[in-house]
Amino acid sequence: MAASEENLRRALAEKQASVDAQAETVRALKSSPDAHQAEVDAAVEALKALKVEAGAAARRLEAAISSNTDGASSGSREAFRQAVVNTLERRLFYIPSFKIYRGVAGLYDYGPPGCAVKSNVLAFWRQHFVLEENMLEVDCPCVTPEIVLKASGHVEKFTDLMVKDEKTGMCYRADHLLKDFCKEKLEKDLTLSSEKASELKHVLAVLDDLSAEELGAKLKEYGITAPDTKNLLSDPYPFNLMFQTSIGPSGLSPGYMRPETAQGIFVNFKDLYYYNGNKLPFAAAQIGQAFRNEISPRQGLLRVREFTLAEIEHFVDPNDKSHPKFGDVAELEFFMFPREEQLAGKSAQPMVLGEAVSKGIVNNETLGYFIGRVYLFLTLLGIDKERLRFRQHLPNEMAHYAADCWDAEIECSYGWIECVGIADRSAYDLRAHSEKSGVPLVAHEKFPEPREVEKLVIVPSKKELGLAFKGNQKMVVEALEAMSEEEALEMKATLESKGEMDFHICTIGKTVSITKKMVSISMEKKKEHQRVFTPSVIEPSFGIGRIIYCLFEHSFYTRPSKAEDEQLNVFRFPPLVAPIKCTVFPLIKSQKFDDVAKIIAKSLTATGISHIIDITGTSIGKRYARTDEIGVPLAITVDSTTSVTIRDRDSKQQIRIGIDEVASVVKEVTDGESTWGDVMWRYPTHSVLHTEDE
Ligand SMILES: Nc1ncnc2c1ncn2[C@@H]1O[C@H](COP(=O)(O)OP(=O)(O)OP(=O)(O)O)[C@@H](O)[C@H]1O
Repeated sequence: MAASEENLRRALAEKQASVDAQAETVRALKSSPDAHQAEVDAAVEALKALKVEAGAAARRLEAAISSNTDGASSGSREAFRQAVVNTLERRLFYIPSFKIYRGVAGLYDYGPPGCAVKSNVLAFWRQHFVLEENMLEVDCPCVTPEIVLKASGHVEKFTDLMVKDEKTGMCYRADHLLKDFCKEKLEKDLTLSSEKASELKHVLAVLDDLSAEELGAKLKEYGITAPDTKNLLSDPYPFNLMFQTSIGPSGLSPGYMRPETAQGIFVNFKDLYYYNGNKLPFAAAQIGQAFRNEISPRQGLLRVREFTLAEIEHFVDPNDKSHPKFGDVAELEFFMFPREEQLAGKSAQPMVLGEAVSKGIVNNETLGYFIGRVYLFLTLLGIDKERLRFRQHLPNEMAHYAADCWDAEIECSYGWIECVGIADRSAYDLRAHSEKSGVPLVAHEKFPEPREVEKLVIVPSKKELGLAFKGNQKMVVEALEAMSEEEALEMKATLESKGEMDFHICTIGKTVSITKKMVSISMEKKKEHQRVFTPSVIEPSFGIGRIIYCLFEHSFYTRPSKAEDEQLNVFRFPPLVAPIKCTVFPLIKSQKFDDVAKIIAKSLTATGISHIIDITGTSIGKRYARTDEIGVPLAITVDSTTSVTIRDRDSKQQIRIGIDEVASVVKEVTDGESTWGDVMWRYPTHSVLHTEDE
């Protein structure tokens, strides 16, 4: 990371801390009966001024990051990444899978500390989401029959465009090659004219919209060849990312390894709804492996072929997307990057979540609630809030049926990475499975009295649409059926007055002309005892490996050792995620101290605290360094038979306490009931402690 960037980050963190402190003062004054109104007003004004300063600091940092495209800066990012990755691989956080057979791209094993971090992250996920919201957790198979993934659209559409090296057969993602080319030209080619630069920027902006033909034409126009050999490339063609298999020995029942866990929840909707007492809203959750045969896996844990997903499907009445607990998160303020700001070329700004929802920037309260909960989850894990933003999808990134989508993006040495997708997918998934399976996946609202209701009925004429749109008929039918009441009524009025109307269909990226003969839209009166509807789905989807990798980068730092030219690596994991909570070192090899260490270990086990005993007898400084490198928060040195020292990883401060108090103090700190500062305050130390180079 560039030094100036680091300074700007620090400045921003300081400003943010002042904002938090002032907000606290305002809250205290507002709730104090003795405070004068003038005093409150002055504090509010001061808070506003601090927020403006924090906003300016954020903009300066953002500008520095986006202008950091020179070799030196990307070089230092590369060096930082190398230091992190070397440490992770050396200490077995993760290991390339099947390494002794030279490995397979995109497959990784978690080693002992990596497994522990992952299981801590997942345990916290369960506590923060499943427990807090009384979600219904399920565990479905990875092998999925074809019909399910046909209904969800994955068989037809879960593709990336691929090109092949014409001589070696090596495969590449066509859009990645074009993206890398444009970015490199923009960053490094100083002779680039302003027209060419804006053309390349335009290509980057529309990259997701390009068809295979358009992408192929661009690759040819720019003379892009295979990166490894410079050989010519084939034309792009779609490659389905799912691993295909067959279920059973006959080979007659095709299946796939699931590319996401969500479908398992959708197909169980009917039973889960019943289990929940036929009540909405409710959420189901699932943690499990997902498989994507990525064309060119890269960036370590960030793009792999098998990974852990943790997904929530929150089912809600489409007419009422309010959330009873929205107030709990409404005052949170963090970096948000709405669509309009992106299109205007601006940067992410801190926004109060409640305002983003009330101004309609975030589509609804439930979506906003989950954005807030995801923010809390990530920052409590240890993700730096200055390098976390919520970016709204641009229209071309969103499926036609989605009401709104936001990605939690975390900045690491590879740039901004999507780690959690939070989408309001409307009723699409349940409708698709209802249609394919013939089982209605619907909810009911019983009326106390029968009601006369006006119902919107949209009936697309498949025959007319087939004649007009041939292969695209199904997409047009789906898009017409998915219209909101407002859109349908507007179409009805236009068709009645003009006979035809332009209609944009995102799935095929085209605007088509709809005529009166192609669809009938009417409002019909009926007596109803209940309302039957397909619930909307709000889906937060967490890529656990991506979150963990970003957490590794955000937690890593180096500090000088006493030995010249040597830097010691430290992961400053919060105790919540630290793979092991404490280490126990007998100061010297001695039976007496070993026995004390065993007594302490026993009490730690009884208290449920993970720990290791290090009896290697190397210097205490080396043993501290070794556990700092895997992020262990506390180290206990046994140097007497009655008391021990406990050393805090980050401050390197120590306290001395009695042996029988160790387990309770370690538990207090690692459970987050007390901070290290609280403990230091309680155990002022006058006796001899250990120096780092002992
Ligand atoms: N190949 C992968 N390796 C690791 N994690 C992944 C991979 N693909 C997706 N994820 C994670 O799964 C989450 C949900 O998947 P989703 O389908 O929304 O991703 P996506 O939009 O296809 O991701 P991308 O555009 O980066 O390929 C993502 O937010 C990400 O954290």
